Amino acid sequence: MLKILLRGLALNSITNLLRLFATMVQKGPRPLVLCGPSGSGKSTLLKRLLNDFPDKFGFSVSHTTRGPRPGEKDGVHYHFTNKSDMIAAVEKGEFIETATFSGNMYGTSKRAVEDVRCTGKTCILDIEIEGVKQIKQTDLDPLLVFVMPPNIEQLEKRLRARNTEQEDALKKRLETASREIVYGQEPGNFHIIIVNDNLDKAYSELRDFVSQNLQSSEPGVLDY
Ligand SMILES: Nc1ncnc2c1ncn2[C@@H]1O[C@H](COP(=O)(O)OP(=O)(O)OP(=O)(O)O)[C@@H](O)[C@H]1O
Repeated sequence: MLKILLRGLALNSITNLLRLFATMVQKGPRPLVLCGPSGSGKSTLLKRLLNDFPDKFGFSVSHTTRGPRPGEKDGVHYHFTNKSDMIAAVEKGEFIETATFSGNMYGTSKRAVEDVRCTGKTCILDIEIEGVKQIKQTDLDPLLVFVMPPNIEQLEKRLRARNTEQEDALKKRLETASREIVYGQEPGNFHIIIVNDNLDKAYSELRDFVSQNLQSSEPGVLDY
């Protein structure tokens, strides 16, 4: 009898623990994904959003296989790791997006996004189409925003004016942009498509979308 009672209690505790865990995982606002061709205006829009709401948003800490630079702290500036561990984690599906620069791997893990969510802040992710496809496979339940340039000619003009790319890189970005625009416009791929033809108009669309969708269930806690 006592054994059955204890087993019942243990089962109860496990169920409670699982529930607690589920609550912790779901706690906080949904991540906000900004995707769009290079030069479409993601950083510009984001800057305004962060300026208007400095306490509401957070960024995930990336992983890297490069060594820490002086002053860089593990878990703060990056999660420092090594190649074999990172490859194993990627194979296990723990990453949303990875990239390699100068022989070092970088990536955003699902866990890092959940960590921001647990602080009650909205995790902002500026990711590419492949990352969007990946995040859709997870239970992170992100809000997906696609930022569109008015057209390719305007995009080229803005990228040239920004003056950050060599000619070859610029051409590549424009080719990629055309493919991204096709994916971005396909129905069902994003929750909202914001055409950034006029910055004030585009920002107010983003701000409205964020305030409608990221309100906390606790009134006043997360008033955007
Ligand atoms: N509505 C707009 N009208 C005119 N210029 C704009 C507009 N929005 C952004 N820009 C300009 O276009 C350029 C590209 O914008 P931004 O750097 O924000 O793009 P991005 O999508 O973040 O690009 P990347 O993915 O390469 O970082 C910037 O010089 C920015 O000032």
